[in-house]
Amino acid sequence: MKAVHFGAGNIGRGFVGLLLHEGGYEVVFSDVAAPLVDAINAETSYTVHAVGDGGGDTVVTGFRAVNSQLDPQAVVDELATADVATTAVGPNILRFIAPVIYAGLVARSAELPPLAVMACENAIRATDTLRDEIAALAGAGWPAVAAKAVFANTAVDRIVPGQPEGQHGVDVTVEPFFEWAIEQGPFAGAVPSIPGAHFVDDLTPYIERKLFTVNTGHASTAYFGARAGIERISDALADPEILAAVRSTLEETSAVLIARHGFTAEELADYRATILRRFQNPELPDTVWRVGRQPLRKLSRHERFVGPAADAAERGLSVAALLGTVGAALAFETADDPEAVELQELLRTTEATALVTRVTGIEAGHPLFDGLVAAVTTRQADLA
Ligand SMILES: NC(=O)c1ccc[n+]([C@@H]2O[C@H](COP(=O)([O-])OP(=O)(O)OC[C@H]3O[C@@H](n4cnc5c(N)ncnc54)[C@H](O)[C@@H]3O)[C@@H](O)[C@H]2O)c1
Ligand SMILES: O=P(O)(O)OC[C@@H](O)[C@@H](O)[C@H](O)[C@H](O)CO
Repeated sequence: MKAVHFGAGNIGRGFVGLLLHEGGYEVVFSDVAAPLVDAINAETSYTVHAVGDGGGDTVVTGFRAVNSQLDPQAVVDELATADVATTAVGPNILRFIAPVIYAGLVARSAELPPLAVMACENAIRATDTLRDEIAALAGAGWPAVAAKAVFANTAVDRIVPGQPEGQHGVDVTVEPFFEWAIEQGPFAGAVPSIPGAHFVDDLTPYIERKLFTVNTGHASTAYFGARAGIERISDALADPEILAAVRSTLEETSAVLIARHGFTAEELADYRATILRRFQNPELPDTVWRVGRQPLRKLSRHERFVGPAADAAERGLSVAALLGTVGAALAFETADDPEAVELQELLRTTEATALVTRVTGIEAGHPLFDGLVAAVTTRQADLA
């Protein structure tokens, strides 16, 4: 069995590639970073180091890498005979890999079982987004292309930080915890062999619980930490005020998750406690800069802050803590992140009400609008 995985970065090697290997697949990594592709091809094995309580090493073998920028045809050829295609490139990159997957499906024999396509990104229905990009490329030919693939949404959870200096080869340091939930309906019973994953009937509660708890809490910690001049995620949560603010934010998202999906208060309290312990892992070298990356994406309409806050406001639930976190996100400044630079430029040049709608997609008249405008106005006053 063969899997083509797009994006040989942190989660690609440290989680998706590892679980595919454990499922018995030969893994072909596709990436655009030439030094990374070369480094992978220079090794016959790499080790995933899970650090912290319950950690340990796992060795991955049976992989190679192709450079999809230098040799897209090689990726097309691999896809034509693969069983599985996964991605971990970032939600905004999916449209750039859609043409390669489309070409791979065109080249694929209709006699083969369908290619299982699963986007493993931090976004709601990322695989549907990828499928829609491919369908747009196929146009009238879509039914024939669609018949050669199964598209399933997934939720992936494992903290894989930026990698420490001096680590061997393409080894990866990760946290011990992991979860990979995949919707099973599209497979009509023939689910791929991935023992580390679990297949569920309805993915929405899983991906929303993950994005609106793990990722809301993580990004909140990053933005409060960055504003306080703290570098590491675990250090940020050692600050009692930041810990309290993150807890309050997550209590608000939990209230939304209970209303939307019927989780019990107890199970979400347990889930929150677990993820806070994960963030506090002192052996994980994770930074506020990685976790806070791409603040414009994170502040967008269906993402980890505005998604749950908009729903909470519509339901008359509290949004005070979420708005406080948005305020911290608006203060995220680093010259290394183009979205952070663009956000600060927008804050300097754009009137508050226009900025709110442009960045968050929330319009005047929505019950969250005035709170967002107040957060923007406060940040603009600080910048003046
Ligand atoms: N790191 C984590 O803890 C984690 C956990 C769960 C989900 N995710 C999600 O996984 C995705 C990747 O995150 P990451 O932390 O691994 O990022 P990363 O930057 O470490 O890896 C992304 C990789 O994608 C490659 N890439 C970029 N454009 C490409 C293209 N057109 N074709 C092929 N490869 C391309 C990059 O070169 C890089 O190697 C994101 O959506 C992220 O939200 C990350
Ligand atoms: O990858 P992002 O930028 O959407 O979010 C940053 C982190 O919160 C994220 O990568 C987590 O480490 C991961 O989602 C844990 O499963």
